[in-house]
Amino acid sequence: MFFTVSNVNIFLVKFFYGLVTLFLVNHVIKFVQRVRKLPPGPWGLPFVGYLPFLRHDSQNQMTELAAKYGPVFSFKCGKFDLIVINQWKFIKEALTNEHLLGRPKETILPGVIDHHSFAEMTGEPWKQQRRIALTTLRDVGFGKSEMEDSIRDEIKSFSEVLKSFKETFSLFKKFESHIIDEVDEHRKKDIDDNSIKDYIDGFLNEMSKRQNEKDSSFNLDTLQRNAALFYGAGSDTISNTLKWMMLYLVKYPEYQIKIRDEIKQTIGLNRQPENVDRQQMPFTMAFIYESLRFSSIVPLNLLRRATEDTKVGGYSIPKDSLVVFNFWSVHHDPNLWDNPELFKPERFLNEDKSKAIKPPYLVAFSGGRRVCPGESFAYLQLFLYLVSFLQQFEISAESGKDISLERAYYFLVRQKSLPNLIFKSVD
Ligand code: HEM
Repeated sequence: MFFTVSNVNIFLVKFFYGLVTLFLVNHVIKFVQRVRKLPPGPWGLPFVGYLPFLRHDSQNQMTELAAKYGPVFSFKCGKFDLIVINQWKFIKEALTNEHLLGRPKETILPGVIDHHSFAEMTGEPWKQQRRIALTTLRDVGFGKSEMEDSIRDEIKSFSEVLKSFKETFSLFKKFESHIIDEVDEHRKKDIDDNSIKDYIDGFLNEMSKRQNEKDSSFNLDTLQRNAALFYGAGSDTISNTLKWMMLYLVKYPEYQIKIRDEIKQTIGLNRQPENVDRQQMPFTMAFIYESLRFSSIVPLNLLRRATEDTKVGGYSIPKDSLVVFNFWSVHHDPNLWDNPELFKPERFLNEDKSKAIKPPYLVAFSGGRRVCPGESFAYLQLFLYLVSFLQQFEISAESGKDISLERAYYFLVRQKSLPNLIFKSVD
């Protein structure tokens, strides 16, 4: 058999075409197989998927897409398959699914931040880090009366600042700098290596116990990332929720009066509030629950990742797809809440109004094994701040200023505009 130059060229071209076709067919088969496994959803563009179509208010967009494609839907987001779970029935099931406890493998800023905090970890390292964080924080005072004392001291010094102002001013700017200053002060304190006084001591202690362990996640980079996590996750969320609560108090002054009446009937205007007082202050608690529901500051959960092939509500969730729970859809579902677009704390009261009931579908802090570890601390702070402020001040906005509840979205659901507030001492 003779091969001429043109024969060889034709052979090579055919061979090349054959390879390309094989590659494409294989790719298409794999793509179709994966897409067939995934829940239905909108198509996007090649390579980027649905990414360019995502809106700022993505929780509303996800709720709209759920109405079109079903409560569990999916779309491509760059190279990732993203599955969005809506409605309480399905989110409830997903929160208890042990294969949906992972986080994305990638770091947020590769090359800039290459270490994970425990909020970004998966599997055994996440379990170990979370356990040490929770036990240390519990042992050093989270949820103890000493913690209440330090929050009360913090509120007291902040109230003094408020009293010293004769003019209206932006509460919100002060608030932010106040919290940042407090955290900075705490950071300056000397650390006694022999006794665990705070989370950093606890972490270093664990790090030395595990120094011979190969691939231990207890290292200084993780400590730094975890410290930043606690600061970030703990301060912005609380101050943003308090800002929403202040806005609701000035928008609906009747609730301010109701809470102050409850304070007068229970602890009075002079004794400092304590965590146990919550039990006899149903309306105050109902106001806090409604503020968390109505603002839903974390409307879509932090991204989860399926660590195995799994199912939710009969829909397949392939391994390594990213999963989002749309808490907003739960908090604004008319099947669960009467007139969800109204701010109505009374919805959390029982029939004779003697108790505030928190239903399981109030999921501001998520749920299941990855539930926010700061939940009880957040309730404590929100309660102490709210009651202390209303014991001391009548809060109003500058006259003539319309109180807008419009939302803006920068990671958390924030206020679009913030009025200057007037704090008049309660006589
Ligand atoms: C109103 C206040 C807060 C809200 C609404 C909130 C909400 C949330 C939500 C929805 C998650 C995601 C959980 C999941 O993946 O299922 C989360 C995680 C987390 N939160 Fe909070 N949080 C608040 C306050 C705090 C505070 C005060 C702290 C710490 C002192 C904190 C520390 C964390 C941490 C460390 C995680 C990651 C947990 C993990 O991945 O295992 N949060 N939070």
